[in-house]
Amino acid sequence: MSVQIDAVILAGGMARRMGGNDKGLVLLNGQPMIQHVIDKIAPQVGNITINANRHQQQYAELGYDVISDQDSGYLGPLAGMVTALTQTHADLLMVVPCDCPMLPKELVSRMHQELLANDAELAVASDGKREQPVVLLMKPSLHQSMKAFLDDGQRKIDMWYAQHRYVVTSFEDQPNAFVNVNTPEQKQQLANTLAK
Ligand SMILES: Nc1nc2c(ncn2[C@@H]2O[C@H](COP(=O)(O)OP(=O)(O)OP(=O)(O)O)[C@@H](O)[C@H]2O)c(=O)[nH]1
Ligand SMILES: [Mg+2]
Repeated sequence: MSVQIDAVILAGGMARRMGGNDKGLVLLNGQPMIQHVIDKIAPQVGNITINANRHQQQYAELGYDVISDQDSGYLGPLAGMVTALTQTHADLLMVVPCDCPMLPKELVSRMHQELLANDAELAVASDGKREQPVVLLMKPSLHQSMKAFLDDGQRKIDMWYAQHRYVVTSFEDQPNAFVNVNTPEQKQQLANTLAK
């Protein structure tokens, strides 16, 4: 039996550094930023869900289910993850952010391989230098633990996964794949690079 891996794209932040403009929907080379992420991740997973707390209709028009945080207080990325974990029917859930438009083609397969090889509950990506705590492949059974962590008032993703059997999957061969677009300047920089 094959393993069902679905993905959730986190687009539920306030995007303060983007002037409050909904980051998934800002245009990068003429396309909403989240569309770049969809293009990278869709060939790698079964179903995709978009996690958004604003402009849900606009996100729905991209053709995927949209879910909003169960707790609407903008508690951070874990709030989106815990909501997605509650709802998923997959064997494994891949979490990616809407503001990393250059994700690797083999993101899911390499993380899955390492998860299995290490009998881990969760894999986190790294660009070779730093862990990318919003790029995670995990078992839905982690839902309870994540909820308890949030209920305890904690928010830091790496503190949460440190409690579990996790493996770091290094993509040091393609560090630019994790370029993170948080500001209008970073968006312009990436647009310039893509135009070359
Ligand atoms: N569901 C959900 N996702 C969030 C929340 N806060 C951040 N995220 C997502 O987590 C990822 C990383 O977020 P950041 O770039 O650090 O934060 P941001 O809120 O988007 O932007 P800033 O306000 O500029 O920090 C992005 O995909 C965000 O959409 C939240 O409260 N709920
Ligand atoms: Mg970011």
